[in-house]
Amino acid sequence: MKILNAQQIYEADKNTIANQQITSDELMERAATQLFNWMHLRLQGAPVKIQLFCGIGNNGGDGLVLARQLQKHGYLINVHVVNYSENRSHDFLLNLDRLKERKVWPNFIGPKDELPKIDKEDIIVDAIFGIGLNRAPDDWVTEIIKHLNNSKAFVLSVDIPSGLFVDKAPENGDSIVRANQVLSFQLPKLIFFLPQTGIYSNQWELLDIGLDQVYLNAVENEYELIGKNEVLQWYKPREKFSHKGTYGHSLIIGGSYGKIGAVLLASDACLNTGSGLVTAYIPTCGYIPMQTALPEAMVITDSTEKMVSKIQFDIIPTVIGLGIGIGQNEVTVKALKEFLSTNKIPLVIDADALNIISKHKEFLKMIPAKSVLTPHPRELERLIGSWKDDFEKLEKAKAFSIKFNLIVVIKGAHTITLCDGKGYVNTTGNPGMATAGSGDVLTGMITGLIAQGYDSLRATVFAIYLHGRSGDLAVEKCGYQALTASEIIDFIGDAFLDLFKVQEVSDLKEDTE
Ligand SMILES: NC(=O)C1=CN([C@@H]2O[C@H](COP(=O)(O)OP(=O)(O)OC[C@H]3O[C@@H](n4cnc5c(N)ncnc54)[C@H](O)[C@@H]3O)[C@@H](O)[C@H]2O)[C@@H](O)CC1
Ligand SMILES: [K+]
Repeated sequence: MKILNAQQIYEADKNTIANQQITSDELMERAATQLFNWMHLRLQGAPVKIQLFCGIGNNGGDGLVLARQLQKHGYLINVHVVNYSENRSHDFLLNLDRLKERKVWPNFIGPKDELPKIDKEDIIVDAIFGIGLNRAPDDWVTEIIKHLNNSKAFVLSVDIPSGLFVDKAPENGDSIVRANQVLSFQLPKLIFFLPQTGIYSNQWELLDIGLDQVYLNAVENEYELIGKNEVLQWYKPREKFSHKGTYGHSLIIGGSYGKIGAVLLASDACLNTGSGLVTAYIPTCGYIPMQTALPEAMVITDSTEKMVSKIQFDIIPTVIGLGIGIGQNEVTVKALKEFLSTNKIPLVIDADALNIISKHKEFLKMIPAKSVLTPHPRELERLIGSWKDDFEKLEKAKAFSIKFNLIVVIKGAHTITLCDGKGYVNTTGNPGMATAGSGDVLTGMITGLIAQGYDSLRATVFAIYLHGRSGDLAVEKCGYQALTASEIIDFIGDAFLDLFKVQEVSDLKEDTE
């Protein structure tokens, strides 16, 4: 699903109005009717007090239409207009009149006015600012937002939590509404998925408002949200007349004394993801544990007991997963340099191999095009330098990925894959997966998909999806705390099967409840 920037969302609006021959207030009515339906389905006419805080732009206009519809259905409402500008939008004014026609008189709040009383049982509708925010809210508006946040009432934000910009980082956390629920119009917003801004939307949901499909299909998006529909179309079925050679040979190079388990996890994950053959290249000390714990994998040992000292093998792998548990010993650095200077096989680079590369930036030019780098935040910082906010992080990582023609994975709650200037935002996974070895599993999975002939971008995005989904399925059985990397591997098969699971009627019902 496409994630658009603010300018593109306004374009989508314009195209919808032109092509469907409707007025902008009809589109607003349509949007607010979806808000109303969502609330009405859940509240069923309950006598709870709904306090609507509306700005003076179209986000506020949505709030006013919602207020009118709620009032029509007998809900108890208090409408407040946060009167932060004289430049009221046309559709705001139109709907203010419509509300007054129904004898609803909003309470206008200006800089010196007292803040309305909010009980914790009330429901707050936050329609102060939407995607039109272009500078930080004034201090007195910030005070209102703080008042909403301190109220302990349930906060439902219209489109986005007020105070967030759509395309840049906020300056002051105090001036942002903390939403329990965001109801956003049709298109997901990048801010829902970034750590600094995602925290303001506890839950978000999209409401279809029938935006012009021709425009949406044609528009070039910088970010894409990845769910089941996106990855399913890439799935390569197993052929009847195939053999293990058809599905590639993965080589996992890594390990050092005390860190053989990392290679074991990556190799196991690689096999479970469907790689035809998997060979592990490890220091001698890992030979027996590897062979014992994972009989399906083949093992090549380095000449050194406790670390990788020379990367030499006589097989021709399809792809190499490199760096897991490898350490940063001088001999290993030298081995890595020698290996990279001649290697032409695509790589998936993780962990200490990334740290070594950060210290020896000249290695970067030796990495084959479209190889995959999977840094966690600290490793990423070593590679690209520090950043002042999430948006700068994305820009820097993107520039880095373009410069070296590599795929860069920014790991996090919503892992983002960057390739050729575009970002792919993952939707699966859970906090239980922040556990030792989880990253090793991911590296093994990406390697396993490349081995089977997926191009490296699809392999990466697909593996990240499956990795998160495996974690989500595993957590249903063991809970967040007990989730281990091995458990994630155990559920890779279920994550594949889940791709083809048709949602049952009972599940669908749950979704709408
Ligand atoms: N794009 C869509 O799909 C639709 C959008 N609609 C609504 O329209 C919203 C966007 O409306 P607007 O563009 O009117 O903008 P907003 O309502 O988000 O903001 C209000 C206006 O205040 C001004 N402003 C910005 N920052 C300010 C600040 N710090 N202090 C004082 N004034 C400030 C700006 O001129 C801005 O246009 C969306 O978020 C959504 O809620 C819906 O009505 C219909 C469909
Ligand atoms: K809002």
